[in-house]
Amino acid sequence: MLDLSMLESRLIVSCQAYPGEPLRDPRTMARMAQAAVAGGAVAVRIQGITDLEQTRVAVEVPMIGLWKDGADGVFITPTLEHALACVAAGSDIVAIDGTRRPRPDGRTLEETITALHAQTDALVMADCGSALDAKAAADAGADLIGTTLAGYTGERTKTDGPDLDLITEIAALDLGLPLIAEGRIHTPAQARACLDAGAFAVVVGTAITHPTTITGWFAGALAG
Ligand SMILES: CC(=O)N[C@H](C=O)[C@@H](O)[C@H](O)[C@H](O)COP(=O)(O)O
Repeated sequence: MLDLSMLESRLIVSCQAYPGEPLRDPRTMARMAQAAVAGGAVAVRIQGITDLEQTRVAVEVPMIGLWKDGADGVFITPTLEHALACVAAGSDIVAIDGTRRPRPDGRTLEETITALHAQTDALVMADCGSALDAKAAADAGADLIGTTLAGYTGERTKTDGPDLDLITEIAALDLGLPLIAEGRIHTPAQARACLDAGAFAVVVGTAITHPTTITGWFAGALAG
């Protein structure tokens, strides 16, 4: 089982390309992960079974694996079967929807986490959208709490940058679990601010690994 202390106050990079995009290719994402590790990422977050398999042989750092299925509602590793497949593909940590919404396979979050712990050595990161989610996920047995879904479930306003208020709020709950800041962290200063607000580690995706969005930021600034 992974020793989480190696993640403390460090950077995790999410490498994801979306359906129809030019970089949507498992070998490309594995190379992206290698590039992130070369720059100092201590772990990577990878979406999709083939991407996980390709990245597993490309980097030695821990992988947070997820499988997105669908585009709304519960779509981040929505069922136990999706989660088991992520672990079989080499995930040290499996990221699953950690909200209080009903899950498509009818299992509760607690039932899902209990089954994962019983059947695998993987740790479970609960991708949450609010402090109530975080508390419920901790009660359900999650090993890590992520702010991944803040601004995407209707419980929180979608902030321009990271939802620092939520990070502060969850940290104050003192759940006894590592809190991973994730979502719209676009600058090194924002990453630092997440740690200062009480996060244990920080996941950055778009600002490092999504060139189309980054290009859009620059192009938009020039267009005035
Ligand atoms: C909401 C959702 O589906 N989040 C996904 C979760 O894996 C990814 O699309 C994000 O890129 C990731 O969370 C990192 O966040 P950001 O790209 O903002 O740094």
